[in-house]
Amino acid sequence: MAEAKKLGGAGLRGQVAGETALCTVGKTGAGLTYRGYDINVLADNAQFEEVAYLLLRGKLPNRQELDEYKAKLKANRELPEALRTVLEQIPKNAHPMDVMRTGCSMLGNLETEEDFSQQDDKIDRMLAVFPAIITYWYRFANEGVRIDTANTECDSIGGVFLELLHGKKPNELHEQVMNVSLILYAEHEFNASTFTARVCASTLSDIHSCVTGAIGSLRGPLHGGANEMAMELIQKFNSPEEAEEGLMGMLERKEKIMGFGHAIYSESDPRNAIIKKWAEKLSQEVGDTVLYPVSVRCEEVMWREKKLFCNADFFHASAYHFMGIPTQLFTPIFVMSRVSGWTAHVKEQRANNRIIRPSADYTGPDHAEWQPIDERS
Ligand SMILES: CC(=O)SCCNC(=O)CCNC(=O)[C@H](O)C(C)(C)COP(=O)(O)OP(=O)(O)OC[C@H]1O[C@@H](n2cnc3c(N)ncnc32)[C@H](O)[C@@H]1OP(=O)(O)O
Ligand SMILES: O=C([O-])CC(=O)C(=O)O
Repeated sequence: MAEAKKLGGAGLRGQVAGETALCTVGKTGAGLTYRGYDINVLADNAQFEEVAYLLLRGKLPNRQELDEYKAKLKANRELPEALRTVLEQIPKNAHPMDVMRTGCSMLGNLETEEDFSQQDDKIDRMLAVFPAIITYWYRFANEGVRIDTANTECDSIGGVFLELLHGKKPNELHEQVMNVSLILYAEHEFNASTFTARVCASTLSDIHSCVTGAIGSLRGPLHGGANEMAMELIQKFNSPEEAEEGLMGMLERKEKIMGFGHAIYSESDPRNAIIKKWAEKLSQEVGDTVLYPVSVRCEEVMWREKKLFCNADFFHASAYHFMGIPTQLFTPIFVMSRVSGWTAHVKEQRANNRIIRPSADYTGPDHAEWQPIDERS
């Protein structure tokens, strides 16, 4: 069994910043659980909506509860007209994560959380409408079409996303991979974006502010943005041999390789084996002979040279690509999923709140002498 990583140093690493009953990460160096359920069990058996319910309501739904929950999400998928108008103003070359941030923030203006008794309804609305926000903007900006986000053949959040994006119902394999992907990304303890949401919640702010802030934190390449960067990397190589040579050069130049390493896990990210298996299936489906073998070689080289392993993001890149998803939409999919974890943490923070306000070690001058403006150099 892998040992838990020894944590310390900058970035608050290893410091306990609060309590949670939602998730354990890397307890044995590699494991991941949501409310006690192993990620492998959830990825093999659950629907994403079931996992969201588990995180947000504290227990797995029975059949009737799940049916009702999915019906509620379906009924919440229509975009308000004012939000559609805003999305239509956002330029085609905007980053889709900025679209998500604006979309979430605008929703907060139109459907403001007036008090915390409304939190579950506001959260379910965001879960339901995020795939609609990103695909509405994307299709309008790129194709000039105004899509109907309320009526789809699919009833799963992952399937709806693909259906709205491509204008047709996805095949079973694609809907299943999206389902697994959303489960894998749903929750991860006190990662940077979730911590952002909790800090915001601790001021007793509204739910849309918490999620808007979290989207901003997730956007960065050291966090959710890594899946896009991983795609850019693997697309540069035409063969595993080229990938090996390219990576060796990058390592020599001490460049960061996105999609590798983790702040908490020491030997592996348990989400990687799961998404890697699905990426391989998809590569067979599309007859790929380059991207998947290139990705596998990158994994081998990074482990051999640096003992760095793929995190959740690396094989997500090829998996999403094989399903025809444009690279810039990769991180918004992460948002569509992680909104469940973020908001479960907001609820947890609100239920037992004290404002999060750490201290800093001061490194500036002891005393500074005031100089009138005209005497300054
Ligand atoms: C879903 C997610 O958000 S998962 C994370 C996604 N992010 C990425 O994939 C970005 C690439 N990875 C990284 O930048 C880092 O591994 C992080 C941000 C994930 C974790 O950062 P840290 O906790 O600081 O990493 P850690 O302490 O394990 O780093 C140890 C050493 O390995 C190096 N290292 C870590 N990851 C990488 C990498 N991907 N490529 C090259 N070197 C790396 C670090 O630079 C550090 O070297 P140093 O001691 O000489 O400075
Ligand atoms: O936990 C982290 O630091 C980053 C991560 O993997 C996630 O948020 O899924």
